[in-house]
Amino acid sequence: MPDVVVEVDAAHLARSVAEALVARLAAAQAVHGTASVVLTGGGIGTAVLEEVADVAAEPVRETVDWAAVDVWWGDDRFVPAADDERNEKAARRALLDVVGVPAARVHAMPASDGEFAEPEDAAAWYADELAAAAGDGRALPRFDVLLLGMGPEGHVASIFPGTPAARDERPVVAVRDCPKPPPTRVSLGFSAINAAEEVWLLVSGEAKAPAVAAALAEGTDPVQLPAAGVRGVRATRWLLDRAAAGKLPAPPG
Ligand SMILES: O=C1O[C@H](COP(=O)(O)O)[C@@H](O)[C@H](O)[C@H]1O
Repeated sequence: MPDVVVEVDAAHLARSVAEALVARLAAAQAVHGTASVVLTGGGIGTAVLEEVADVAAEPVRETVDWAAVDVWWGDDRFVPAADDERNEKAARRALLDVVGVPAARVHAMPASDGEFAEPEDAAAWYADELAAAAGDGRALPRFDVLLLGMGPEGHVASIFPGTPAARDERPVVAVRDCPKPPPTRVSLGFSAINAAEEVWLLVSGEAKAPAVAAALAEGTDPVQLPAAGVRGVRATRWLLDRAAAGKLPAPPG
């Protein structure tokens, strides 16, 4: 069963997720020596990273050793590296450059002006990077926390309803003709997302309330509403503001 947490508004949501993420990464480092996080783009996803930078600057907090955090992405837009549409660019500005994650631990998805002209080649390369980090013949490294935003139609990462990516079993997929611009992207597939220890879905705003309710209802087809198809190995957490939670059934009693 997923956990559902509701905060009063988007600002409180971003702050509470940031505090929880810092605590979770610190706990992972206490156990493994390193931690790993998979980032999302989007409004609330980027707001969370800004808050993490703020939390990380507070001297009394549990400390994360940012030199020992591996950073991956759930999806990125296949546009030039300097384009403001890049999820990587937003994450670097909001957090990674602020706390100083070493370049070798920042595993960005390829941009369109890099080594690969086609998103299919970029996706295959990212799958190889994941497998190389995992070692021992495994396809995926440990993901302690995988963050996802969700679109109003229920897309997660760049898996959109009814598209080939929603039926693709590979860990990393190329996305073309995406209904939300920019049209060309690279995304983790369900098999990689659902290998994460914990998946946290961050959702704010009234426009997303119907998709939140549908994703949490039993029997929703993940091909038609991809958010319904994600779950972490140890935990799935829906972290919502009140507006996004507005169409959930009232708790019993
Ligand atoms: O296109 C994307 O959209 C989703 C959701 O973004 P939001 O601004 O509606 O929160 C995001 O999670 C994903 O990473 C991004 O590429």
